[in-house]
Amino acid sequence: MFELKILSHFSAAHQLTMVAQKCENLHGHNWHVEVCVKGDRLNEAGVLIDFGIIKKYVKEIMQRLDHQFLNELPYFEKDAPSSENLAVYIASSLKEMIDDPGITVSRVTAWESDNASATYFPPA
Ligand SMILES: Nc1nc2c(c(=O)[nH]1)N=C([C@H](O)[C@H](O)COP(=O)(O)OP(=O)(O)OP(=O)(O)O)CN2
Ligand SMILES: [Zn+2]
Repeated sequence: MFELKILSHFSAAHQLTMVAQKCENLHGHNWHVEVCVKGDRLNEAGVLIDFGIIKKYVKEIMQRLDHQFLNELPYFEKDAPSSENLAVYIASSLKEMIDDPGITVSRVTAWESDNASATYFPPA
């Protein structure tokens, strides 16, 4: 099994209710994102998939989130834009883009500060 990891980032604003009271105020984070994909087989070039392809997909997803008020995006109307749900959104979006049944998203970690992150492990 091989696992590739791509690092990316976006800046956005959000409000969270039902968490710490300070989070109900409009505020922002510079999220750092780790995206991992896995698979068993290397291609004829000796790679699982070109890093460039995954970077391109992840960049597209980051552009949807960057400098947005996340609560106003349709996806987060039902599920609050916590770091957990952001990780789910990024993993689900990437899954739809990967056009290779041998490659799956293994985990996505969203760091909202230097000392706090949430990781989502999509089901197999
Ligand atoms: N499980 C989660 N808990 C919290 C989330 C989250 O996404 N998942 N988010 C928040 C808020 O975004 C809040 O802005 C961050 O709160 P917190 O880490 O408590 O505060 P600071 O950034 O000020 O960090 P300090 O370490 O206290 O300086 C809250 N919880
Ligand atoms: Zn926050």
